Amino acid sequence: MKRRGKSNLISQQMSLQRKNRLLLAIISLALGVAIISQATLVAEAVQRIFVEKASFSSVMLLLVLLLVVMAVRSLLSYGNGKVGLHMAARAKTNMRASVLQNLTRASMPSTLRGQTGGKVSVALDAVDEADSYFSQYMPRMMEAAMIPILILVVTFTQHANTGWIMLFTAPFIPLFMILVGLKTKNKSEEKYAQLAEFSGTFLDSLQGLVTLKIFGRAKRQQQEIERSSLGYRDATMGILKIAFTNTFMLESIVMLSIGIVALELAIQLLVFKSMSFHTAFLVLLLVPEFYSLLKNTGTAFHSGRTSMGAIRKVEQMLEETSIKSTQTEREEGSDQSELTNVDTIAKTEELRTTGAELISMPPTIELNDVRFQYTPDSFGLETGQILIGPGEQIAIVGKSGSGKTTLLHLIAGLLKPDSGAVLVNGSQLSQHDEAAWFERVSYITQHPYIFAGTFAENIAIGAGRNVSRAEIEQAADEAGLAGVVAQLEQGLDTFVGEGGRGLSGGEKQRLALARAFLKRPAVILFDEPTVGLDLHTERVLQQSIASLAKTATMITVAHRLYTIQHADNILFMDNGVLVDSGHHEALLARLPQYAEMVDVQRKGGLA
Ligand SMILES: Nc1ncnc2c1ncn2[C@@H]1O[C@H](COP(=O)(O)OP(=O)(O)OP(=O)(O)O)[C@@H](O)[C@H]1O
Repeated sequence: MKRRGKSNLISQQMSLQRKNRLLLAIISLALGVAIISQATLVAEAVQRIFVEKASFSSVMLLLVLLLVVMAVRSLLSYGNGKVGLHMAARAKTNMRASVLQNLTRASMPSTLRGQTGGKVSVALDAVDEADSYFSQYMPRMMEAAMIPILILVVTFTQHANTGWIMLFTAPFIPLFMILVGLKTKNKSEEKYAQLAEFSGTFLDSLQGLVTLKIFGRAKRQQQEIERSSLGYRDATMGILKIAFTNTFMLESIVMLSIGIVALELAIQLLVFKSMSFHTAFLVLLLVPEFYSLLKNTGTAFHSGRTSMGAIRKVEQMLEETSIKSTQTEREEGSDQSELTNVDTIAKTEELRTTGAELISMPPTIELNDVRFQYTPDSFGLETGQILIGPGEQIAIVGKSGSGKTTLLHLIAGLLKPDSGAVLVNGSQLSQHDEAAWFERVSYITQHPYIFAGTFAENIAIGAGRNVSRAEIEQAADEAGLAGVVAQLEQGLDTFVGEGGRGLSGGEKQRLALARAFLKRPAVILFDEPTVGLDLHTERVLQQSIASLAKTATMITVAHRLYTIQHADNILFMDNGVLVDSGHHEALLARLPQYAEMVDVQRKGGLA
């Protein structure tokens, strides 16, 4: 994916909405004709009634026609607004979908970068602010591109002097708009940065409220929220100041221009008597329409620029989340530089169709000299050669911070190696269809995420398909949750997660296990709890995991001696390097660090 240009997101949306733009152009043209017709009919009616003193019945038809034209004009204005709103709704839906897609597809580190509150603010507020670009700016710009020209042409044919005055004064409005617009865009970008910071700080404080209270930091955090909310207020006030000055200046230019035209017309009509009343009146009706359109365009331009700031913020977020994926894509691309585009597409298609098949049974997983760093100069991981046979039970062990979780994430495909490769059944993991791979993998972390919903709904997401109540009950049973569920007032329909009933660490892990039982994965990645669970819970967990592991390759970040001793292969990590691997007895005999670790665990009574 190439780096997005300044208005790439807007042009993308524009090209998706060609039909609506064409419709806007047609309606604007018709609106121009209606405005001119209305002015002509009003001038004609006034001329006949007040100057020629014609009877009411003789102008009846003219007045009816005038009413019809006015109705058509209103309808066309309504239509223009409606098309604009439709465009805005579609653009916002597309943009939100892109943001969501990018966040879900991006690599884990890039998704985790930045504050959650800031991302929420971009996905909701910034996208909402983009509305006025499509609902106001676009329709007004389309009108401005056609109607003033039509009015100018008619005015020139009626009275050239007025035409020249309009032609001379009109450019001041867009010139002024550009000057103000440039300033507004920067201000608006600043406003969104402030809003994102404010949302981020607020959400962060809310999530860490207990910790902040315990450490007596609540007051300081309150000041922090106040500081960022004041920053947001100042940025908003800055924009409003520009908006008010903008309106004042535009009104002044318009009033001055209309005044000049009126003066010129009065002189021509009364002093030089060089023009008819009809012409003067028609021109006097058209001139305010002309300036009012330009003025509206000015206001729309202002909100358009504000929207652009918001859109830029969305673009930035899309760029940030796609940078890491772009790097990976590039690396993969260089491996296959011999392939033509068509070959690549065909190959990808082939992989997509066979992906599920390739990983349908417990696969062989190989790590070939995988190297990884979160950021340059940070912690680095080197694996050397690792071979994990189908259905093997692997334990990753090592000190805290030695890189166990990082290794697990690399095997899961959540992190992409900087060099080397993770092979699944002989082919690179990055070449497998991601969805097919994740369909075969379950990752049970120490703190599984529980969504706001019922117990049953939380288990059902493990299946990724519609599952029956009986299947959910069985999975809960197999994961050792039957006792817990029986104690709940509403059983599996109890509301858990945010805003619902809380769950203990052990219960959460069993819920994650129930998800895995529904999924029946070929690969299980398990981050064993470091905190001590009671003997009963521990046994239930162990039994459930053992039953799941019968049909899967199991890779555990192990802390319990029991798990370590029973593993087919132990990977011993130290400071990011795979120091040694083998059976418990073998490692005990040849690796002093391992023997020391086992000794410490034994003394801690964890066996
Ligand atoms: N997103 C990240 N960005 C930068 N560095 C990170 C990131 N996540 C982890 N690290 C660093 O990488 C190193 C290895 O972390 P990792 O979580 O893999 O260790 P671990 O062996 O699983 O530790 P523990 O047993 O305490 O969970 C640590 O020094 C950690 O600070």
